[in-house]
Amino acid sequence: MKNNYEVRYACSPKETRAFTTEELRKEFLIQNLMEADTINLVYTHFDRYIVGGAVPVKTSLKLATIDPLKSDYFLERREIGIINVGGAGSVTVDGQKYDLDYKEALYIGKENKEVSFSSDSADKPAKFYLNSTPAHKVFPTKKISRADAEIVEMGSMETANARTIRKLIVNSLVETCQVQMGMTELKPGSVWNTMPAHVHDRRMEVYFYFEVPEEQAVCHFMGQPQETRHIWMANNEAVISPPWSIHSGSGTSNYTFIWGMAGENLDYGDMDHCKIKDLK
Ligand SMILES: O=C(O)C(=O)C[C@H](O)C(=O)CO
Ligand SMILES: [Zn+2]
Repeated sequence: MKNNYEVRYACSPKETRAFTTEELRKEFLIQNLMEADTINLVYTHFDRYIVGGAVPVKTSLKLATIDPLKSDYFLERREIGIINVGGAGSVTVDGQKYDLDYKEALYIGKENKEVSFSSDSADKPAKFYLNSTPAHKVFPTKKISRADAEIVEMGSMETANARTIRKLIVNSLVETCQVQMGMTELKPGSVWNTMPAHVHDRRMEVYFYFEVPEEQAVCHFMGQPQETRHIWMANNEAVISPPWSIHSGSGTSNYTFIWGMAGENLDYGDMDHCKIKDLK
């Protein structure tokens, strides 16, 4: 059993402007997160956010600390949000087991020493998507089922952006230090997420695209509103959105994605909207 990790440094808008497609993908795109019997983590220097995937198949997987944390255990100074995007499974936190079904979420507070992931069946393993941030205070561990989610309907069929936003780990439902997570499901026939686009210099964000059908893809848009770039993305891939960047996407079909963010505040609605006609 391994905990793999990779470190990504923060990039400025100025240097990003000059990136080739390959450089853009190397800095911002996160591929191969979901690998059998492995925990894969990316530590980004944007708000020291950690993005990860844990897929227990033959054995359960333990969330071990990684060298950049210089800690005795992973959650010594951190909190973590988890969403299951695979078969039924469970997360055990210091001996307490939480069953997590498809699209259910778990928040685990700072100072929990032992976290492990299991699947109910090796034939349909759980896929746990992980977002972790530094934490200054202990908050209780809490499961958020689909029924608990705060739901917002956005967009319309006419503008191809009809979608359901399910807020899962947000401060109206769970107390957290910084991390916020939820998912957005595009309705059949709709392809645009987060359009009109926005930025929030107060928070960085990470998108994880899933339920992207075979042979289809999502074109993710990033960059400052007047200097945008795109990254073509496949199913189960994530992309880092710096605080200065828009984060929007258009698919060749409908799809779902998980958004997660951290930074200066816990205010989901704190966004600076960009007019569509001003994007460049
Ligand atoms: O479809 C959308 O719009 C979103 O899901 C927006 C994200 O939740 C977001 O960017 C929050 O800051
Ligand atoms: Zn956003």
